[in-house]
Amino acid sequence: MSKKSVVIWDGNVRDAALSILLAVDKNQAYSNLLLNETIKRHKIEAKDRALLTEITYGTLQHKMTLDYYLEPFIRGSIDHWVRWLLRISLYQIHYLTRIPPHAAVNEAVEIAKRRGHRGIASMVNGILRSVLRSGVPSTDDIADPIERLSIETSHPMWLVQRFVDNYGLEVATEMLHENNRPPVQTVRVNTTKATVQQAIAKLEAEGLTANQSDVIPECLYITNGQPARTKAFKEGMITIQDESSMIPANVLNPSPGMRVLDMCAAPGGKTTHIAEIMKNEGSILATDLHPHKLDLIDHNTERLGLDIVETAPIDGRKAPEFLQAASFDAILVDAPCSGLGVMRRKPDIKYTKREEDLESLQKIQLALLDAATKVLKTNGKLVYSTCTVDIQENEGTVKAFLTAHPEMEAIQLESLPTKLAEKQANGMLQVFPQDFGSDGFFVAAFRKKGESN
Ligand SMILES: C[S@@+](CC[C@H](N)C(=O)[O-])C[C@H]1O[C@@H](n2cnc3c(N)ncnc32)[C@H](O)[C@@H]1O
Repeated sequence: MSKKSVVIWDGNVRDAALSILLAVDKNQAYSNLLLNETIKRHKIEAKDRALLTEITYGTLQHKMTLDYYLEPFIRGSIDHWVRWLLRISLYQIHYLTRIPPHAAVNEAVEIAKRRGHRGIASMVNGILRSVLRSGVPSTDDIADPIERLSIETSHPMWLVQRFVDNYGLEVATEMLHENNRPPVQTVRVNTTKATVQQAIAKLEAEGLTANQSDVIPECLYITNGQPARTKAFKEGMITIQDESSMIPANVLNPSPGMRVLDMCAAPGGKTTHIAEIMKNEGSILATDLHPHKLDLIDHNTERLGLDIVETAPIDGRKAPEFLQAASFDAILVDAPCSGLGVMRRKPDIKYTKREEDLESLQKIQLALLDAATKVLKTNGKLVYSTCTVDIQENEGTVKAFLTAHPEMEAIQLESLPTKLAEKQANGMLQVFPQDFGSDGFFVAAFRKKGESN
């Protein structure tokens, strides 16, 4: 995050939302990081926190739709900040039923006066009152179905087209709408420290509402409260993690005592899960390209009381230069990817990602998998995962990998809860955000064949 992105807080939720959105736009700051940092820095209380989060994410998530709605009412050019002010105001008017429209307009006018002058305030007032009188324009007139979906769900055309080409109109449409819904907050129970029931009891005693998932047993849905502030978190009983991110370690499912490599490990969400599944017995080498990120893994293992993890700064593509050949029983390659499965949490991805950014990713993914096979033992298991929803990076990478590596075979994804197991096909599992309300995610598993195979 840029150092310049510090948001002032004077108790005005809309003004803070505007500052965050302007900084995200200008400094390429990540909305989730800046929002969390603002909430933490100013110790913003629960009620304001909820509204600030809703307005910031909601406006960003619906940006293109809001622009379409505003366009007929804007004459000439307007300042950048005024456009964002109109967006956050129309977001409240159009999407939030509990805020009376006149209150949203009045707030906008006050902000316009403070940040600009009376002339701007009067223009903002005029535009918003015209929208209220006339209603927003219908999208029915947009003839091209891809363009209509793009405007209605606020995703760029290339992305809508890519999703439709990959998965068909129906699945793509569901996903595009799901991306605009707020994500569920989930945590993973550290089963080396507590049972699921003990963790629920501890969180509830601290005033949170926690319910066990019916997809992954160690996953809890938190519907009220901030788990990162709890004693349960500080004492290492839980980790904050999306439910889909809990799939790869379950698929890898290493036994206690094994030697495991987590090749793209930082910040360690999956490394620590693997250690928990191994009951903290055996050894895990957690590597990442970026040395500064390894500290995050160390902090997490320390907090969780997991001492079988060792970290090292290694470019996974060069792993065979640093690590002994055929020395790991199991390897996870949680590869760098386009992240198209996590747009609910990081809506800025929709607008900053370009299609050409995706092209180089498969090459890196294949190089990582290629290196992993060299340090994997015969009969060892290799798991490949991404947090994206894209055929080229997921099934495409798997296909190219298997073609280049006849010594590897795709295997059934074992030890998965039934709901997930029945969705797998040919050793691969693509989870869409609309499937369980978790992130879009992909997992594939392989085995290194023995000499006789
Ligand atoms: C999807 S994230 C990993 C998330 C992590 N597995 C977790 O669960 O917390 C991908 C990681 O790959 C790392 N990375 C990117 N290129 C790499 C490379 N060539 N070798 C090793 N790590 C790499 C990035 O620094 C990033 O931390």
